[in-house]
Amino acid sequence: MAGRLTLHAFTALGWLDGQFGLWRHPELVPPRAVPDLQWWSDLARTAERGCMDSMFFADAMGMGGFTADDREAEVRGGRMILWDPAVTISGLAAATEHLGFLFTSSILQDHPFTFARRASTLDQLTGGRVGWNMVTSYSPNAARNLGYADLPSREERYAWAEEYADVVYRLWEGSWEDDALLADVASGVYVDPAKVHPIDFAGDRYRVQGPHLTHPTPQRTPLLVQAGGSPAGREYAARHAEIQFIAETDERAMAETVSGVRRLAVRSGRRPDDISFVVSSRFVVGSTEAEARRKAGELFERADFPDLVAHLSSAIGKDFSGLGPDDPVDLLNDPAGSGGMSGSLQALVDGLPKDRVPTLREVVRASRNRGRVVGTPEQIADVLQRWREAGVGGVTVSIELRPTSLVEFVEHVIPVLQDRGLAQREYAPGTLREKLMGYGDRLPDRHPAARHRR
Ligand SMILES: Cc1cc2nc3c(=O)[nH]c(=O)nc-3n(C[C@H](O)[C@H](O)[C@H](O)COP(=O)(O)O)c2cc1C
Repeated sequence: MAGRLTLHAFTALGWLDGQFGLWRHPELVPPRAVPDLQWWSDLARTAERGCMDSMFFADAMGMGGFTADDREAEVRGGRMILWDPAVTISGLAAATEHLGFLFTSSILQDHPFTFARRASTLDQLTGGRVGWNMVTSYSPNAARNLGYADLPSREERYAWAEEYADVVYRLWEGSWEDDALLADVASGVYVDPAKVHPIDFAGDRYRVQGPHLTHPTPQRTPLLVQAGGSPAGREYAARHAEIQFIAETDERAMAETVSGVRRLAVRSGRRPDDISFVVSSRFVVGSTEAEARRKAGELFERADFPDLVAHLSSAIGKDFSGLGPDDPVDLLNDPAGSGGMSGSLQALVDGLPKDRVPTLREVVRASRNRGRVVGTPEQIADVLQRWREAGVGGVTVSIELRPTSLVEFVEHVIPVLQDRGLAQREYAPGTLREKLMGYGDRLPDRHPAARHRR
């Protein structure tokens, strides 16, 4: 359906569940952070009931806190809890038929050989319904959990990510020919040895002989998802990503990012439409605008303010400890420290008043409101229509109150989007790649992974 938006239920197995004290909210249904397969299957079926495209699992391999305050708050509020999405997805796929599953896996966490095998297994078990969110990690604790002295610089991480992608592409795309698996009872040949190849990779960081241990899966390479916000991240996305998550929620900024990354993609031999841009967003729905605003206000009031401050400090790499809610914070003239997610800071500054110095409370509130659309289903549809016109291909639906936020979106907003042709009413056949990108089950020949094909 031309013109529709793709919809992605965004969550994590613990991390986003009731964070910042919202776990105390009466609408947050237990079993809070526990990956109870039945309960999560119901959540996945809710997304599928709304014909949503995927469930997207954020993940990290360590605590996010850059400051002692934040690390303490992460534990106290349970924000550090994270279970493994890849393992859980294999169960959720059995409970659903069409829904895609995007899972995050950092280049730091697995050897590319091990990761390629896990992703192939998931692609096979789900019938081609998985996508890989290719992240480079922002958490020094993750690096230290995995045996590194510290988190390498952003540039070094993206160089590492290039090599990592090169290895997994060779395994997925180049190791097995399509007709290698014979299972020929008469000749006794299960796999044709002439059609299975070692990759003999020797790079700066990895040496991998191959061959890949699994035969070609429906998509071979899982759908490639990326969310880099820095210049290096955008370049990486332009070369590799099929879905690019963006944090911009202002239409002009969105349109600039979309056209900028598309230009870079064309420079690396891809087509502008080879990347679909998905806005990181959350929704608070009310039957009237006043009701929606009241619910959004309540979400802020119920949150734990010191916890929000500690997290924001970490996310944008700037220490707010010692400041009170009414103290001024001049992010415009005195921007970031070093750590954190660079893209988030820019998007936050875009949402702040320019004519005066805001207070810490205003900055924190702006950070909570970023990407959050508040209103009636029709008002939300109006906003999404404008985003669509700005060149955006889809949105995430972050589940702030689990499962209420998702249920409300599915029951009240999606029908309005469907009436306007902005959401699908039924699933198209095929793999996740075919459903979302429309160019087949496999990566197109112009993608860098394809040069490893035989
Ligand atoms: C919607 C969205 C989801 C993200 N999910 C994750 C995640 O699960 N794990 C992670 O380490 N980083 C995640 N990130 C961070 C990005 O991968 C990236 O590091 C960040 O946007 C900053 O870009 P940069 O790495 O180019 O500086 C996410 C970003 C966005 C916008």
